[in-house]
Amino acid sequence: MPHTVYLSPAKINWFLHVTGQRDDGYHTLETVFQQIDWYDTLHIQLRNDGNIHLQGDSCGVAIETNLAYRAAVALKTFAHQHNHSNDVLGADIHLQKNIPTGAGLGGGSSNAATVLLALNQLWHLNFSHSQLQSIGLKLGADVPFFVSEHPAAFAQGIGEQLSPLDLPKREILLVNPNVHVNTGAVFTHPNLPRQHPALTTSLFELQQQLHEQPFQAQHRNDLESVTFELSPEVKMVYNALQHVAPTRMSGSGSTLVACPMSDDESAALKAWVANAPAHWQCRWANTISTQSTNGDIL
Ligand SMILES: C[C@@](CO)(OP(=O)(O)O)[C@H](O)COP(=O)(O)OP(=O)(O)OC[C@H]1O[C@@H](n2ccc(N)nc2=O)[C@H](O)[C@@H]1O
Ligand SMILES: Nc1ncnc2c1ncn2[C@@H]1O[C@H](COP(=O)(O)OP(=O)(O)O)[C@@H](O)[C@H]1O
Repeated sequence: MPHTVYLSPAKINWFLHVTGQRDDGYHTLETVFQQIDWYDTLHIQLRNDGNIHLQGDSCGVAIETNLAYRAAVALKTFAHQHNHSNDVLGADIHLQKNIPTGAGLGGGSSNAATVLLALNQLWHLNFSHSQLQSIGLKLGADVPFFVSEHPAAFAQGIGEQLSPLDLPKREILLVNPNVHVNTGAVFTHPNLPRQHPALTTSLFELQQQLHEQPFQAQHRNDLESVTFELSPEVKMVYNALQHVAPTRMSGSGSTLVACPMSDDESAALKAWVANAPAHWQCRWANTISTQSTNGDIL
């Protein structure tokens, strides 16, 4: 059977405010996501024996725990519960990882979303984006954003209340000191600030502000202080980078995002990269501004 190739993009968070905590322990956020042109690749082929197999890069977890595998199983279960298909729902999934894991770039959530979008199509299920988003939310808080296929969005709730934004393409530098951050450990830390007041700007104003300067002084990443405490090397990278260009951590870390706003800052960052320690992974990327490639067939 022919296989189809899907790209699964990473994201960054331009800011992330922790506005409170729900009774179930999950934190409410206000954040802006934008996809970037750094991709994992998934090869998917239908199987006619009804089994789901995952091969390729393991991401350091058992196959049954891998978000790509769990997404396929969750979709199949949902389809059977809703009597949506009497077909044999099977697939071979081959995952090639390029996005670092535990880096605040949402790679696992993106893989889950890509599998949901791809198998919804290949299995002819025709579930809506909103149905796929509710299946995805149980797998990870960032999954609904990737399922939405909007390249940028303002998110509230735990990340599932999404308002699309039109943000420009920008060149950014991502620096990752090869540190794996455990998102759960950051959110459960006693020192996490949890009471950021909700934004009062309209979506239109927010979009205008982010067009002018994506790292607005009045915005923060509230997870930075705890991640810096847990992983001092992430703080070292931040301290070094922020002298050169506006810099903020993405998600729960460990990746720092620097966004040069002039040719001088761009040149200074390039010189900085040339002298950075070898184990600090530096990568230039572009934010995605128009149509997402998540779920696109190559
Ligand atoms: C922080 C963010 C920002 O985009 O991204 P990453 O840094 O992971 O990329 C996300 O909110 C992360 O979403 P995701 O990575 O899907 O986290 P999940 O697997 O859902 O949650 C891991 C654990 O973190 C805690 N958690 C997560 C999200 C949230 N809004 N409140 C929480 O308290 C919960 O303890 C949960 O068990
Ligand atoms: N397909 C996958 N890709 C990446 N990580 C995965 C995947 N499946 C499960 N995981 C687990 O989820 C954790 C967080 O994954 P990832 O999405 O890369 O990081 P982050 O939440 O920081 O953006 C990883 O440490 C890994 O243990």
